[in-house]
Amino acid sequence: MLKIAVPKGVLFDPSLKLLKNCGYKIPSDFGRKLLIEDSNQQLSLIIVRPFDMPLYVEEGVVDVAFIGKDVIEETSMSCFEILDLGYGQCRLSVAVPGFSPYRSVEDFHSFIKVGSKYQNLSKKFFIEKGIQVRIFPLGGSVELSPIVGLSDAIIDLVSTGNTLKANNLIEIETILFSTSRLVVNDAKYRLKRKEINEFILRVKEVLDDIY
Ligand SMILES: Nc1ncnc2c1ncn2[C@@H]1O[C@H](COP(=O)(O)OP(=O)(O)OP(=O)(O)O)[C@@H](O)[C@H]1O
Ligand SMILES: O=P(O)(O)OC[C@H]1O[C@H](OP(=O)(O)OP(=O)(O)O)[C@H](O)[C@@H]1O
Repeated sequence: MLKIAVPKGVLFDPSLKLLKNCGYKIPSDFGRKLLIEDSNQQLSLIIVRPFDMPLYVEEGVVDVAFIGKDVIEETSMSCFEILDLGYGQCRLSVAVPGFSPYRSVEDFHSFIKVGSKYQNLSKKFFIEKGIQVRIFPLGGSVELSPIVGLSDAIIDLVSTGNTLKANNLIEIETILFSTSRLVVNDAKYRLKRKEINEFILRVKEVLDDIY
């Protein structure tokens, strides 16, 4: 049986839909269960928070997983990245309040305060720019931090831009574009190559029909 991890949150529904389109019979109502099997017992599926996904993949709890490129990059996750699944489109951007004097990252003076859930990518970005920053690690509602004076700027995901707009924030630079990816545990790929390749092929066929 192939073991697969699906992320909770916005990537959950499109990931499940993809599996159903591949022909797997996933129960439509599994309540609060976090470990599910398809009715033909081909797949064992676990539901994981996005930032916990690298742990489950790297420790070999699952063979394959669906995960955003942003999480792969932020965590420097060790895996084979096999397919770009196309959905979950968003970008990791720097944004400042409308009232801020800054209109580009080059305007930032040293010791700027930045709120972000993406501490590693944020640090890397500012080191490369030669700008000294203090990063405040936040777990969510990142857009709040500059408007209440906790930070000068944020680095967070943007998709429609509605959250930035609703909080009077302006996007000034994009660091990374992200979509959902199919990743494979390196060791499991060697052990279960045939089964994993068959799965990849099924996913690829569905994607080819969509795109
Ligand atoms: N607004 C969005 N539009 C499209 N994709 C998004 C959006 N926000 C996040 N994503 C993608 O979905 C993934 C999961 O995001 P989501 O917001 O559901 O979880 P989270 O809030 O990061 O997780 P947690 O609940 O553990 O804090 C992200 O890593 C990113 O790849
Ligand atoms: O550009 P938009 O379409 O408005 O989407 C962007 C928002 O989506 C994500 O938040 P999420 O809903 O995951 O909430 P969070 O604050 O808990 O991260 C992200 O962190 C932004 O806040």
